Amino acid sequence: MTIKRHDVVILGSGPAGGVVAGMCQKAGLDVVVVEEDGWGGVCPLRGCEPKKVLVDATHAVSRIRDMEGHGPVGSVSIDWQNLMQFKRALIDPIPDAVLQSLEKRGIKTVSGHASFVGEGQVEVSGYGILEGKHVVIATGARTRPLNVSGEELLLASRQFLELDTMPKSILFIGGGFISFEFACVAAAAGADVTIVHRSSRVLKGFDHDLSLSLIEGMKELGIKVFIDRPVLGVEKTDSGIVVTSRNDDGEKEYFTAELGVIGVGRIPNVDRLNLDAAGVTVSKRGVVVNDFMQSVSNPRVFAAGDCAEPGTPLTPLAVLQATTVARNIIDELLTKSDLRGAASVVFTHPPLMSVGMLEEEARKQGLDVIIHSGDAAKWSEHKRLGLKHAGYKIIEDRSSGRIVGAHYLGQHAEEVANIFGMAIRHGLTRENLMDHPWAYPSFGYTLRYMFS
Ligand SMILES: Cc1cc2nc3c(=O)[nH]c(=O)nc-3n(C[C@H](O)[C@H](O)[C@H](O)COP(=O)(O)OP(=O)(O)OC[C@H]3O[C@@H](n4cnc5c(N)ncnc54)[C@H](O)[C@@H]3O)c2cc1C
Ligand SMILES: NC(=O)c1ccc[n+]([C@@H]2O[C@H](COP(=O)([O-])OP(=O)(O)OC[C@H]3O[C@@H](n4cnc5c(N)ncnc54)[C@H](O)[C@@H]3O)[C@@H](O)[C@H]2O)c1
Repeated sequence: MTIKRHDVVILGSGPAGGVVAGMCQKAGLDVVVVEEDGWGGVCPLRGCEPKKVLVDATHAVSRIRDMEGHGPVGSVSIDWQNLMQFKRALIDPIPDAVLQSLEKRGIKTVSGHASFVGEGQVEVSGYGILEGKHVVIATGARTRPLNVSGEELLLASRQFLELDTMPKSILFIGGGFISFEFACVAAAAGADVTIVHRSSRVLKGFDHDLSLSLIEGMKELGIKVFIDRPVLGVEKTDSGIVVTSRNDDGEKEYFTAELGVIGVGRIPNVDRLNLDAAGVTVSKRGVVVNDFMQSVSNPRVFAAGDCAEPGTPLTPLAVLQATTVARNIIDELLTKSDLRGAASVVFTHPPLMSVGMLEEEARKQGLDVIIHSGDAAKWSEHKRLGLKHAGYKIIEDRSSGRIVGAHYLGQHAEEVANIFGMAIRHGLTRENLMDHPWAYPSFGYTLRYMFS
């Protein structure tokens, strides 16, 4: 079998693979990308983008409902078929556009499943063998299985994003990003929604008090949230599914719905890569890498994004890590991965964000901190919108005044997260933020309320 040699062989065309490809090609390297599913990866095809289409439409409806009695009259609702038609019109052309964009820039593309056959060699099904001076693993992640009987009756996030009709009732298993975001979408679209979560703490990584406040708000949207309910099994019924769980008292409890969706995390796509052939070490969280995003056991191999061990599986982190990989391939190991200031946002109604340390992390590290926290529902910004559940918790290092953590539930949380993320990454202090001439009225200006 002939072997085709390139400077860089990239497995996966998602945000991570795409960034490495673009930067390396620009630097004059000969690059090939292998993709086994849709060109562009999860974020634009089965994750952030289609999700946000549904979120934007359904939240618009929720926002109008919140403002009842503030001027708007008449009821609004979601035409699911129409929304899905719109989503498809936006998303379906993406794979072809990504493929054309890569090829136009002189990046070679190969469709098929890649797996290692040597230290720097991968075989692509139906194509042949590619050898790279460097091989970049950017294969992403997939839905974590629940490992209970009947789980094949549940849909994964990918299928939820393709639903032709919104069922009358829907049950989400897991208390993370996917369940919370999709629950708000489904409730605004008219479904009867339940979330069943195995432990007492939902939305791990977010501030607990703000998560509880979010749950209160979601209850008002009609969403039922059950905590401490591990799922024991799923069965089919005439009208859908029944999920068996166990409550605090050890008694069996049953939840019925027309449809069930699983959201219990994602696992890295590293198990079908034959990594032994390349001597690449992996853990449960993905490819084990050093600070340069280089495999600790095979220096020819780099990894970035959801399939790499460090960080949370989020697009900006995949992009940041991919940038590190590309710089290190081009300049030979100069750049370390620096994820400071990377925010997480869950696009619920309203959204919740977290950046930097949680209060408990700061205390565990023995930092002397000032906690600025309060109810943001009383701000005029939220009163105007009719939003009843909102809040913030900002963590300031007492001696330097620097912001080390910021958590906020409320309108435009994603943009407030960006401001605090920049403050944390660049070591800004409370005084710097208070001195800034924020536009008024704006949610940037609300930083002044948080510190006063
Ligand atoms: C429902 C959902 C919503 C999300 N919403 C957000 C959000 O709002 N914000 C956010 O920051 N993140 C969000 N994410 C996470 C985000 O999509 C991922 O973090 C991001 O896509 C990771 O990029 P990546 O390049 O590492 O992997 P991916 O995007 O997963 O791309 C990997 C690619 O590799 C391909 N591949 C895998 N194995 C092989 C192989 N052996 N050979 C060839 N190709 C292979 C796959 O087909 C895939 O196209 C969401 C995820 C989901 C599931
Ligand atoms: N807005 C965003 O940025 C966004 C949105 C959606 C997804 N994502 C990404 O996709 C990932 C996957 O989302 P997710 O909601 O599936 O995961 P998640 O990690 O956010 O939440 C999974 C939840 O399931 C629970 N869980 C794990 N194993 C379980 C089991 N066996 N039984 C019952 N519960 C179990 C966990 O305790 C956790 O609360 C996220 O971690 C995130 O990185 C991001």
